[in-house]
Amino acid sequence: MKKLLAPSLLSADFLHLEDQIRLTEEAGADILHLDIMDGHYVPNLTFGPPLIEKIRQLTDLPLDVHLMITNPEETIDMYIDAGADWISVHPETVRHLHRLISHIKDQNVKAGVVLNPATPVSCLQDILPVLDYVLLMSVNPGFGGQHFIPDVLKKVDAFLRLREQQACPQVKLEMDGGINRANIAEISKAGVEIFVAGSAIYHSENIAETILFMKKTL
Ligand SMILES: O=C(CO)[C@H](O)[C@H](O)COP(=O)(O)O
Repeated sequence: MKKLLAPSLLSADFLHLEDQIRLTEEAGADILHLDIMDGHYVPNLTFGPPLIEKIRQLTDLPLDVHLMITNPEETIDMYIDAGADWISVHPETVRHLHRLISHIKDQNVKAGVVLNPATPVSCLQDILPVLDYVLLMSVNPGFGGQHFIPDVLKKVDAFLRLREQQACPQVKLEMDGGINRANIAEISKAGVEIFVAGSAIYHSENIAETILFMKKTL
């Protein structure tokens, strides 16, 4: 598949969000990654459906909404109604994972499951065929600007084996956390297909040039 770059707005300048989103789209980003944190599941707070709705009006890029919240079943429809194109949830936050994934997909939104660095790939065993994507966290969730955890690359192998065994090539592999100009080529070579990067893009001197560089390197 064509590899995709998904800049994470977590590290963007929130006072100039409109400019930064336009710049991101013009530079050729494939997806916009939105990190939703509730201060409970992770020790940080970001934003919610009202801002997603505004972003939806601003760009045609697919909106990839990563929910780092407790009880996502209770509020999932707010994210769908706000215009999310993709929604991923952490399995440990959900009571009935299969039901929630089915609900998301029934609304024509792509559904994904997120694994933290310490969550094994084996937990995907009985849910993989119904997913659109799996997001492997390469940092512990909650903050941008952390260091990439290299051991997570072993999970890429485990995921690719499981996907092959279960014959579900349609389930895409995304990685998020600590991805930068220096390590993106190695991560791509390992088999990752969708790359989330926040601080490496939005804290760089030239956002457009960094996006172009990363896309060229995939
Ligand atoms: O989900 C996240 C943190 O929970 C962020 O998307 C992720 O960490 C990206 O930021 P950076 O590229 O700066 O690591």
